[in-house]
Amino acid sequence: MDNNKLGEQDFLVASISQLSISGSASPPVVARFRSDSLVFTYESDSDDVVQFDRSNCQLYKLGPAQSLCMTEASDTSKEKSYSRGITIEFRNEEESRAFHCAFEQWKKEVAIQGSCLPNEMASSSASKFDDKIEESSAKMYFHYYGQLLHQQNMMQDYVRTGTYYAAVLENRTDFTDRVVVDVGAGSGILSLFAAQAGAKHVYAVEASDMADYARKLISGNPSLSERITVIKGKVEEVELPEKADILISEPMGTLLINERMLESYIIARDRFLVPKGKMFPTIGRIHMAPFSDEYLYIEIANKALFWQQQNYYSVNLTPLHGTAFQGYFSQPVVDAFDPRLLVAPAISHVIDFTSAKEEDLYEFDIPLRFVSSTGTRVHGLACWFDVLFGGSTVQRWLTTAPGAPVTHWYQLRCVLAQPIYVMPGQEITGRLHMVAHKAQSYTLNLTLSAKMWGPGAEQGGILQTSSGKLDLKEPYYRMSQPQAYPMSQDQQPNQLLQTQDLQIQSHDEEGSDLLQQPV
Ligand SMILES: C[S@@+](CC[C@H](N)C(=O)[O-])C[C@H]1O[C@@H](n2cnc3c(N)ncnc32)[C@H](O)[C@@H]1O
Repeated sequence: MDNNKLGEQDFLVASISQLSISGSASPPVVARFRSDSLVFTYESDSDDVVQFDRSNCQLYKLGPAQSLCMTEASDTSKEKSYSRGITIEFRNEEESRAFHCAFEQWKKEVAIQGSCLPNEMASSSASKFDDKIEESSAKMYFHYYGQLLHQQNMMQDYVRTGTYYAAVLENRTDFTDRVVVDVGAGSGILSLFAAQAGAKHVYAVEASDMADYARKLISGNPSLSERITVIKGKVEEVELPEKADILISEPMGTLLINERMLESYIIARDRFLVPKGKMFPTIGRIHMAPFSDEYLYIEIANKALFWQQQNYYSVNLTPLHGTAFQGYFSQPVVDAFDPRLLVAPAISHVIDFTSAKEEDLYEFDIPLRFVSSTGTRVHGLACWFDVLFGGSTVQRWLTTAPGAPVTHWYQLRCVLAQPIYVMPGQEITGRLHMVAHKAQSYTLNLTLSAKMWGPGAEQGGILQTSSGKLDLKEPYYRMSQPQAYPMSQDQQPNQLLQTQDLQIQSHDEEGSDLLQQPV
């Protein structure tokens, strides 16, 4: 696994007292789970102070932050006896809870290759996550999310974070006195919102090293921290002490599905949520519409011009021009575009997180059918998404639509190397086929066709077809380019070619800082 190598995880405890010397003050102690033993050492000194065998050690809660660790004696008499014990004083209830979770898992797991697998410890066993995702991708992914700056980027997307905050606090009834699981908690911000809304207890599950920062952040908010336990590990692997009434998560990547975290959200539902429990967000929709954007098309095509040089330091580069040209068109473009570039009303594909199966997300095949509202060149398919928080009190949408306030997801456009020409009223058909791959993303296969048009046109016949294969993992972040601009009253949507001549201004100074999406 990526994070804690060697299967070791430290818990800092305030003190331990051996029963024999009970009462004597001791310096801070580190508790460490090893494959066969639980070892306590002083923080300042690496020598073992006390060691308990995994096979016969027991842990009991004495109080909110106090526990008793005992070794069961190996005599065969019917009466239980204990040969040794220590009391453990944790720094707070939350750390005590995390330790107990890890202890239970450690006791339960079968040792694999000399290593054992409690929560928060390295796992050498293959989980559902490991089966699907290649190790190098997961390593980079969790490294990315382990850094505060990337969590900050998401937190600074105020459209995103503000919508979550409103959705949670407007729907207090869904949280008050409920058990909540935060799936991929990151900094722990959504767990803190859930606790503010009155949650009985929140389990914040986070696989990256961000879990350690989340603990720190949560401890610094003492009015809420008593009710939040951070658990470091993948939702596919960790064990929780109780079922959840509601899941909260922010699993959306570019085009909703990038990063393949929706699958983890669904696995968490099946593992942790009570039947008919709530999910925040509840459903997601991918919206798609054809667009026309001459500037964008020329910009991409021009990138390959470099390879048309016949005398580059006396070398002919043209043999690679075709490959480079295709390569540039295989990158989906991520930016905020003006909705007037759309040539037809959008269609949408709905994913219901409460009922979808994890396997449903391995492959999508979406038939496309639009009617062009204008005569133009269609350069490809524009996509965006929204999610619904289906609260009991308020139903709230978080949208990434063009023209809506910009989010760090922006929108995504698949540009075709060969545009198609359409007339007003002409039908555009096609297919968007998306197949998940092991690098936590998708291969997109897009086909758009213009149907026959006008009097005497053969019914259903195809006039032109254009196809492209794109990798969602390799987007072109086009953020230095012009951003969305306001529509004046006398301008109608789909006045496509005229609007492109307008002076374009950026209205999203802040948004342009939020370029980075992982993978
Ligand atoms: C998009 S971020 C959201 C973070 C936080 N919930 C927020 O809204 O600011 C997704 C987080 O989920 C974590 N994550 C992704 N897949 C996970 C998995 N399978 N198990 C646990 N955590 C996961 C990532 O490390 C990352 O911190």
